[in-house]
Amino acid sequence: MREDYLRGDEEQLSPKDREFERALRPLSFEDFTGQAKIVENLRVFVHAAKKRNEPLDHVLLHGPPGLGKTTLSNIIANELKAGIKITSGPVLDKPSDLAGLLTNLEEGDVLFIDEIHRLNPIVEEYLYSAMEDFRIDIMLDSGPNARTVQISLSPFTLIGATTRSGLLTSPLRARFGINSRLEYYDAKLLTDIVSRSAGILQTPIDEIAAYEIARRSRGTPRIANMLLRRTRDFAEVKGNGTINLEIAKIALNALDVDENGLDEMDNRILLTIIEKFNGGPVGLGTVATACGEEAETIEEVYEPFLIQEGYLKRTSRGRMATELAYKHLRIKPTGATGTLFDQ
Ligand SMILES: Nc1ncnc2c1ncn2[C@@H]1O[C@H](COP(=O)(O)OP(=O)(O)OP(=O)(O)O)[C@@H](O)[C@H]1O
Ligand SMILES: [Mg+2]
Repeated sequence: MREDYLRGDEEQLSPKDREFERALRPLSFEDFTGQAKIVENLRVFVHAAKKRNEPLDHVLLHGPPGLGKTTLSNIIANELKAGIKITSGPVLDKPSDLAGLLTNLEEGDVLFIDEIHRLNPIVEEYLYSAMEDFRIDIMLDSGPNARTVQISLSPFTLIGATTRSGLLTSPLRARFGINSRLEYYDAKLLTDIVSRSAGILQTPIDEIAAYEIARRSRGTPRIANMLLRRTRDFAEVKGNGTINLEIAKIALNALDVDENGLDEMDNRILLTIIEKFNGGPVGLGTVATACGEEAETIEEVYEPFLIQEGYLKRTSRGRMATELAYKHLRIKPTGATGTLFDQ
C-alpha cells in the first residue's frame, strides 16, 4: 500500500490529512521536540530581535519533507508575536504578486515562502532589494514612458523553506542571516512526538508501542503521526482502542513498513540497484525509470534517508547499494571480486 504522505510534500496531502497535521502541529518552541541546536539558536535570535525591537534576520530552513519546516516557521512568528503571511515559490508568478504581498506587510511581520527554490528568477530579483533594504523598485509603463518608482516596505522577516537547498541561487542564499538544516529525528525523539500526538488524539498508547511506531517512521514526524493515525484505526477495529505493541506491529506490517522502517519504495530502490544493476554504481535517472518513480522524488524523499542509514552510497559514478542493503534484503553479493565493500 503506497500512501501519499510518504512522497513528502505538504502540498500533496489531502484536505483531511492537512487538517490532521494542523491539529498536531506544535505552536511554541516549548512544544517543538528535537532539532535542539536549531531551536536553541532561534530562541536567542528571536529574543534578541524582540529586545532590540528589530525584525528577526531572514531565516532559511531546509531539509527533507515532514521534518518541521512549516511548523517552525509558524512557531517563529508566534514567538515573535508577529503576523505571518504564507505563500510559496510557484504561486508567486509575477513581480506584482510579490509586490502585493510585500506592501501589505506590517512592521515585524513574517513572510513565509515555502518551496523557495521554485521562485521565478524575475520575482527572485525583486526579492533581493526587499530583503536587503526593505524597498522594491517597480517598473511603471514600458517603452519610452518606462520609469521606476521606489516603494519602501515595513521591515519584515522572510522565512524561506526548501527541500532542495542545492537549487537555491547563491545571491538568494547569501541574503539569509540564519540558515538552518533540519535533520532526521532519532527514535527517542519520535517516541515523544508519537506520545504527544496520541495524547492530543486521546488515544491510549503503550510506551513500547509508541517506540515501535517511532523507530519505523523514517526519522520523520509527519510519517510518525500518519502511522499513529493508521495504527489507531487498527486498535479501534481489531482491539479495544488502546495501541499496544501487538496492534502496532500488525498495523505497521499491513502498511508495508518493514522491521527497519523502510517502506515499499525504499526497498524497491535498493532491490532494483542490486538485482538489475548488480549493486551499482548506476545513475539516478536509470534507477528512477526502473522503479517507476520520479528522479526528483527519489533524490528528495528516499535517498537522503537511505544514505543516512547506510543502505546507499553516492559515488561520482552513481548510486551503489551497500553491504547493509544486501544484508537487509537477505541477498548475497554475487560476482564480487572480494573488494566490493572494501573500497
Ligand atoms: N519537532 C516536531 N515536534 C512535533 N511535531 C512535529 C515536529 N516537526 C514536525 N512535526 C509534525 O509533523 C508534521 C509535518 O511537519 P511540517 O509540515 O512542518 O514539515 P515540513 O518540513 O514543512 O514538510 P514539507 O517539506 O513537506 O513542507 C506537522 O504537522 C507536525 O505535526
Ligand atoms: Mg512545509
